Amino acid sequence: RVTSPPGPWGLPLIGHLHLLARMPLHRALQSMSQKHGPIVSLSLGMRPAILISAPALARELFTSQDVNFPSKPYMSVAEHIDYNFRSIGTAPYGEYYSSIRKLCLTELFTARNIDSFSWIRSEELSHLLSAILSSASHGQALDLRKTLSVFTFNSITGALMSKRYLSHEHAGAASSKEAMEFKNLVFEVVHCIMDPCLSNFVPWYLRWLDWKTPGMRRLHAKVDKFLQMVVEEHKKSTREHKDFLDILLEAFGEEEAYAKANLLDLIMAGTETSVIGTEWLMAAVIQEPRILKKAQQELQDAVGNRRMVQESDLSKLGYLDAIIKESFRRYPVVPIHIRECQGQASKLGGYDVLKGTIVLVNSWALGMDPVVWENPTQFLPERFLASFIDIKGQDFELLPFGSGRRRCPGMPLGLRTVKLLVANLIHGFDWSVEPG
Ligand code: HEM
Repeated sequence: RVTSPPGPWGLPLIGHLHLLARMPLHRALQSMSQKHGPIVSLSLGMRPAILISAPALARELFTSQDVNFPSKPYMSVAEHIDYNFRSIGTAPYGEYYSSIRKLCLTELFTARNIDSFSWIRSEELSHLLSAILSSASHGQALDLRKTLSVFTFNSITGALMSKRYLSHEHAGAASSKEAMEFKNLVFEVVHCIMDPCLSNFVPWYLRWLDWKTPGMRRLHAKVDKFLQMVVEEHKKSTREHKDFLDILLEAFGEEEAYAKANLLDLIMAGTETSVIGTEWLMAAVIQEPRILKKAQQELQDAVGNRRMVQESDLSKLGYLDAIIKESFRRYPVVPIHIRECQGQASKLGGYDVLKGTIVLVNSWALGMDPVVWENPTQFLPERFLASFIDIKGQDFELLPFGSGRRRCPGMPLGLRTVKLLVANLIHGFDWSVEPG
């Protein structure tokens, strides 16, 4: 007999989707776990799912049970836009996935690789600070998200494919027709990922009913045409140093779809995450003058007031580290982690989990759990000054980069980027929120 976790009554066909459409998903899921407990049975359309909202269960999932939950569930975007599950973020766990992850970890995300692109970040930082200074000197409000996007997009495309696409002149407007096209295509793909679609919630034999599939295929054709142009350009290039796209093309030879899939995935995964993390942190700190002043004092002591903060300064900024952890606790960029059960006889929290069940980990709820965190709604970086809790995936009450074999491989680059940006924004300027 199969024992399943408790859960609310669902409707035929749609299951509990109607309960999840109302508010931000992580809040809707939190109110379910407050009602039914730390492990809850759900139906996402016609697909069985389990929701987890307690650190002990997250630990079980990502350690002893990780082997049974190594992949993400089916997503229509991954099939129709992301080159039929060929990218690191969408590939099912197995030989190919392990090889592309290893390539990323050894050729892109080592400390040495990340240091080797510091000149790109430094140039982008100068552009960013000049753009902010220009807005400030004209007394104009600043759209921080757009300004930061220029930094992260150019830093990532610089490292991956030796190209700078965007300019600050018109708050994130692209500097050429080609750049504008690329930016819009990436934006459209991200939009598709966020947009729920029928195929993700039905068994495979009903996916043909999804009316969004033809639109996805058309978008894929446009994205592919653009990326193929980038690949052709790369093959002709006489540059001396190799970038990551060269490494991908060497690794996959004629099978260029694999290189294009991973290029697209890394650009999407690496751009908006750092922007949103920085933006939420700045929004939180601007509301707390005490914290802003304390961070500014730390920067003044470590860097002085005659230059911008450099990457070599970052290790001296302990209070800033605490602010970053607190911001990731309170405002995780990716509030839900998703897996699918692939083991035949898996268990979580003593309950049976059938093959094909989707598992949702509410990372946002873990960071807001009053059993673990004192005054969880308060933004209080000091809680991390005397604590050993870290954000690298081993402390299950705080998982901003996920955990287990699918945890974020770009964490060292993401953390470096957020810290560099935040340090310079706090050090270089006084901030306030525009009324209204
Ligand atoms: C502050 C910045 C970032 C945050 C908060 C973040 C967070 C995350 C999270 C939560 C996951 C899912 C982990 C899981 O399900 O266990 C993830 C996956 C991933 N991230 Fe990041 N990330 C950041 C920056 C980056 C950067 C800079 C890159 C690369 C340029 C990157 C590449 C990836 C990739 C490729 C995956 C998929 C891994 C897989 O499925 O095996 N991330 N990230």
